Amino acid sequence: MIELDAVSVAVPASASTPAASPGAEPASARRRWGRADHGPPGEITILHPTTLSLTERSVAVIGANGSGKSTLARLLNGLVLPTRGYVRVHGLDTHDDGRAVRRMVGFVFSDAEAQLVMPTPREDVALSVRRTGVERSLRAERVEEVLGSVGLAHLADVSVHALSGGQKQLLALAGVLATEPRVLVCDEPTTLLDLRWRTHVTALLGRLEQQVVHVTHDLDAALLADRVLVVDHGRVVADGTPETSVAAYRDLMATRVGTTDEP
Ligand SMILES: Nc1ncnc2c1ncn2[C@@H]1O[C@H](COP(=O)(O)OP(=O)(O)OP(=O)(O)O)[C@@H](O)[C@H]1O
Repeated sequence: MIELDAVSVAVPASASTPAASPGAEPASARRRWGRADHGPPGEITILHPTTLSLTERSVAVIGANGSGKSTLARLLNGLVLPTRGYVRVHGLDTHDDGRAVRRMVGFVFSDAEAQLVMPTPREDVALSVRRTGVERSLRAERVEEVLGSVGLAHLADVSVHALSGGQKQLLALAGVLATEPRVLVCDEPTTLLDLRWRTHVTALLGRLEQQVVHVTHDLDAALLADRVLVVDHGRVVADGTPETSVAAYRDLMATRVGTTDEP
């Protein structure tokens, strides 16, 4: 269960470049401004007050570029801290219990390469397994099991550089699954993949037992979720069944064709 209680995220106006590192400014802003109801002048709100309770096994988040989807996703494991309000995952606050939340919430990024640090898939997953405290004698078996669960057992000992983009994304997912998260947040994990791999990774996410929050531009993938949120200009503007939310998003985008406005 994920709860957002009147959560907003603001950054100093001077930090309002898309290239700025998400997370750093909201965190420091939080330390400086605390949980006051009113922030200082000169701030830009990138997520307006949002209250949500996410209990469904799969939740998709869709929206235009720059609408605030990644900000919302990063709030869920404490990569971004709320400027105001609270985020709780299974009762733990991302601000006060950050380490425990990060252990519980796995995060998969679009760029798998950024998550892969070891020379081979086996070593990469082993690194994650070591972090979970699995007994030494059981680790090799666990690594095999995790690689098998994403269909990469046959590539366990090849160079990571030899993997295709889709295989790298599976390996990044395996590395996160090896840490046994209760919740998985995936921020556009299929954006860099072709249709075949996109379908494969999406199907795999659909089979996981964990709660999955999937940020995506792939409306076919969103239609497979239990619940879909549409984010626009830093607000959740639609929240419902996949069919109603995707239709609302299509209507919204139809009004924007030919424009390039950003929040
Ligand atoms: N740390 C930050 N400092 C300043 N501005 C930020 C920061 N993080 C995000 N933003 C801004 O907030 C807005 C929302 O960004 P976010 O990355 O959440 O959008 P998004 O919906 O995930 O976009 P995309 O689909 O293009 O990945 C953007 O205008 C972005 O430039």
